Amino acid sequence: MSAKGKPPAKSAGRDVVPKKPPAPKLAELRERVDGIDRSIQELIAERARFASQIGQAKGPLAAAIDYYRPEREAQVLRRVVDRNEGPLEGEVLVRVFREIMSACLAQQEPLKIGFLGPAGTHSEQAAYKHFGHSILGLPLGSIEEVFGEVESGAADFGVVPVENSTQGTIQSTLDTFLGTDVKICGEVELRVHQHLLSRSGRFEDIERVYSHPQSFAQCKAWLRQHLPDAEKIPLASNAEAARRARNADDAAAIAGLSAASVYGLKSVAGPIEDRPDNTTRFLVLGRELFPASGNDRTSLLIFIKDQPGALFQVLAPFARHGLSMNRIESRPGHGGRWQYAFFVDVGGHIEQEAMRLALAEVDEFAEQVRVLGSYPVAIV
Ligand SMILES: O=C(O)C(=O)C[C@]1(C(=O)O)C=C[C@@H](O)C=C1
Repeated sequence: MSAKGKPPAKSAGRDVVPKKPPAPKLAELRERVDGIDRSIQELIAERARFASQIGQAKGPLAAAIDYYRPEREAQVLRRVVDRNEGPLEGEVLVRVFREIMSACLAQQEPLKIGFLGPAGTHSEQAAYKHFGHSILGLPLGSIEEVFGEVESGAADFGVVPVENSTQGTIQSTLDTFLGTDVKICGEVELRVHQHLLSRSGRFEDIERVYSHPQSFAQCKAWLRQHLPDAEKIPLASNAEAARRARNADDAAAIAGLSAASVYGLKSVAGPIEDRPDNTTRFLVLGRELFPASGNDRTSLLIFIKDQPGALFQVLAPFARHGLSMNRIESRPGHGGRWQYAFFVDVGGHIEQEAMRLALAEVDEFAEQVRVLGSYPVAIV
């Protein structure tokens, strides 16, 4: 660079060093934080008192489930995301507000939430993500049992996995809808990280690996590369796999880190899922539908007539009414050979005029249409 392009030389001296404000002392900063904490605590208490009053305003209701309003919770959380200007991530703030609402609701009575147990499964994590920790968690033995406990009223709501971004649909969840009246009243998306867990934490000891078939599938390439000769033993859940792995030094489990802490295992390797964006979508099961939240999805079960163009005719109304279809999945129906049931997800709520008109047209061409649910789109 020529001398001309250089910034003018400054004489070294005390006056050219920028003046910094004196660093506030640790104690002063902590005093500020203490003051903020006091204010936050007062506000949380005030919020809880108002939430109680809202509960009373709903009239004399029988149980916690009668106070629960998923559409209102979705609106509150969306506003938290919209207002956020950092430095914390929207997802973090949603977690905090979710817990506050969970505690406010539990002032009446905690909700009873069934999920695929035992403790430490991703389903349990999804249940806490959606309902917060002020719930009574009911770990159950199978997806069918979660449906059953919701249907019988033993659980207020249930949480079941329905699809994974790497592995696709969990068929048993869809099939269970065919024989039940249970409704969908929410969805949860969970980033799923898989770890190889064992009692000793020594990779060289591992001869057997336990896991749920879905988790094996999510880690297929990793297993092929690192443990091609180990025996792979499928089980009903990852947490069950972790429970078994704690009894032998030559066994490992593929599960989430929460299972490691529940069952006292060490992480040998992880995350080991083949795709870094590995996400599972869960459905929240209940017994009734709730009003629109403003950003909703409707899940339908459509049985079509066995005639040319039938599928086209039942799907065209959604496009005609400007509704976008996010997903379609066909499963053999229970009505006989070659009868198919279509699981269709459409953007919008059944309270919306466009959805009402579209569904009336679908009804004309379909053998049967069931609204499985109309519920808020997952927040974060
Ligand atoms: O707004 C309500 O209906 C409430 O009961 C309050 C509140 C909340 O804490 O904001 C609590 C529980 C409901 O599920 C929804 C919201």
